[in-house]
Amino acid sequence: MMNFQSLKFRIIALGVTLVVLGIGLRLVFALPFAQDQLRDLAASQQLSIASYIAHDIDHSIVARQTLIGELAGILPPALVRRPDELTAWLKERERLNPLFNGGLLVIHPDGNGTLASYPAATGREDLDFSGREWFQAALKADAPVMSRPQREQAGGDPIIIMAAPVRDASMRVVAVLAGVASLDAPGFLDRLQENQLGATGGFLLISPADKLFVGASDPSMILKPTPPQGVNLLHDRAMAGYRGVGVTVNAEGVEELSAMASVPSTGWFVVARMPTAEAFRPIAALRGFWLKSTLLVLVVTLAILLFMLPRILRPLTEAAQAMREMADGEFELRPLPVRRNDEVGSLALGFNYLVARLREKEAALRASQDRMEFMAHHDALTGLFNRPMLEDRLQQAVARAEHNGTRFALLFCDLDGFKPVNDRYGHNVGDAVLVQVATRFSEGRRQIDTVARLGGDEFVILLADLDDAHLDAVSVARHYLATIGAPYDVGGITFTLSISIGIALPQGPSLSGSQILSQADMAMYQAKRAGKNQFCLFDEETGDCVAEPSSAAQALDVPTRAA
Ligand SMILES: Nc1nc2c(ncn2[C@@H]2O[C@H](COP(=O)(O)OP(=O)(O)OP(=O)(O)O)[C@@H](O)[C@H]2O)c(=O)[nH]1
Repeated sequence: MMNFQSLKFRIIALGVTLVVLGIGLRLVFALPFAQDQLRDLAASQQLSIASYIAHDIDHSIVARQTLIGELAGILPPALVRRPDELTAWLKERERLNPLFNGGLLVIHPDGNGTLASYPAATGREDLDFSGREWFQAALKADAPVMSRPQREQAGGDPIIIMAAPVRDASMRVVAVLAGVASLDAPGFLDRLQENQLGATGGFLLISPADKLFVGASDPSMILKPTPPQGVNLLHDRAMAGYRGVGVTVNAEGVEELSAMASVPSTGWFVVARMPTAEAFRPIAALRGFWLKSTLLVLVVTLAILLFMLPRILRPLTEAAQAMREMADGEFELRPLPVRRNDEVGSLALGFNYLVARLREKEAALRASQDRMEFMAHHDALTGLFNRPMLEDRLQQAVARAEHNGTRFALLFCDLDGFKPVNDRYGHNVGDAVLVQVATRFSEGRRQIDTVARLGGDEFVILLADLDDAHLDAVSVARHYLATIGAPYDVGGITFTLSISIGIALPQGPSLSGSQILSQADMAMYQAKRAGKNQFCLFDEETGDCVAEPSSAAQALDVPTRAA
C-alpha cells in the first residue's frame, strides 16, 4: 500500500506536480500563442486564395472588356451595311480569340435587333436591346461597358454582356458591338464554380451593386439574391466595402472563416469560405497532440520515477532495516556499509560515527560497572574481599554446614602494634605494609577459602569444607603467625610485625554468621590480652577462649630501620 508520508510518494508527487505545472504553463501561455499563430496563418492563407481567385476573375473580365473595346475600335463602320461580311468578320475574330462563348453581336444603334451575330442564334436579330441598361450605357460610353449578371433570355444560362460603341469617322455611333460570355464558360468563372476550398469550403462571387451571387461553388446559388441586411453581419460589412478576414455563422448555422477580396474591374468581391472546424483543424490537432504528449510525458515520468526511486532509495531502506534489527537486538551494533558518496552514504557515515561513539561509551560504562562491582565486593587498598563479601561467604558456609554437615573455621587476625608504624613512618608506609600483609594472607590459600579485610589492620580468613576443622585451623593459624611475622621492607625501612588470631570453630547448626564472627573476634581479643603474637580458640561449650601460644610467638619490638 502506498504510504503518503513516504519520501518515495513525495518525490513522485513533486515530479508529477512539476511536469503538470510545466505542461500547464505551456498550455496557458504557449498553446494560445500557437493557436493565434495558426489562426492567423489559416486566415491569411484563405485571404491569399480569395485574392488569387479575385485576381483571376478580374483578369478574365478585363481581357473580355479589352477585347470588346478593341474589336469595336477596329470594326470597319462600312461593314455595318454588309451583314454577310460583318458576320464573317465576327467569325474570324471570335475564332482568333474565343472569349465570348455566348456569341458576338453587332446591334443596331437604335437597339432594334442585330445587324449580325456569330455564332448565329435564332431570335436575336429581332430582339429589342434599346431598353437594356448596358446598351444605353454603351451608346454613351467611350470605354466598354458590362451588363449586370443575368440569365440569357433564350437558354437561361447565367451570362454577362460586354458592349462597346462602333463609331464612324465622324464619331457617330453606327452600331453597338456586344459579346456574351456565359459565366460558367471555360476559363471564365469555372475555376470559382468547379473548385471547393478544402473538403467542405467553397467560393462565392458577389456583386454588391446588384445584390446578387454572380458565381458560387454551389451552382444553385448563382444569380440568387444575397441575404438581406441584418442576417449576416460579416456579409453586411463586406457589402459595405470591408475586405479581409472574419468569422461568421452562415445560414445553416455553421461557423465559417470567410476571406473577402475585391475584383476591381467590376466592383464584385470573392468570398473564400470554410467552416472553422476545418480551417482551424490544425489547432484542434495541435491541442490534441499537446494533450496526448502531456499524458505520455506524465506516464513516462511516472514510470521513470517508479523504476528509479526504489533503486535510489534502496540503501536508505536497507540502512533503516539494519538499524531496526540492531535496535531489536537481532544483530549487535555495527557500522553500516557506505556504498555511495551521496546523502544516503553521508547518513550511513553519520550512523557509523554514532555507533563508534556508542561503543566507546558502552566500553567506558562497562569498565565503570566492573569497577563498581569490584568495589562493592573488595577492599580498595588491598584488593581482598570486604566485609559484605565475607558475610556472604560466611552465610554460604553456614548453609553448607547445615545442609551437608561440613565444617569450617573462621580466623580473626589483627596486627599487633601497627599504629606505631603509621605514627613513625606515615600512613603511606602503613598502607604499603597492609598491602604486603594482604599478599601474605593470600599466598598459598585454597580456592575455596576466603581472605577478607574488615578495615584498619583487621583481616578475616574463612577456611571452608575442612576435614578436621580444629587441626586445620590451628595449622593455618601457625602458618600465618610465621608468615606475617617475617620481616617487612618498605622503601628501605625494615621491621617486623606480629598478629593475634582468634579462631571460631562452629559445631552446631544454630549459629549465624555474625555470631561466629563475634566468637572469632572475642578469641582474637583474648589472644591480645594473653600477650599478642598468638592465637586463641573460642570454646563454644564454655564460651571461653583458650590461648595456644605459637611456636613462632615472640615479643613485638619497635620497628627498626634497615641499615
Ligand atoms: N596506614 C593505614 N592505617 C590504618 C588504616 N586503617 C586504620 N589504620 C590505623 O591502624 C591502627 C590500628 O589501630 P590499633 O589496632 O588500635 O593499633 P595497634 O598498634 O595495632 O594496637 P594493637 O592492636 O593493640 O596492637 C590505627 O592507628 C589506625 O589509624 C589504613 O587503611 N591505613
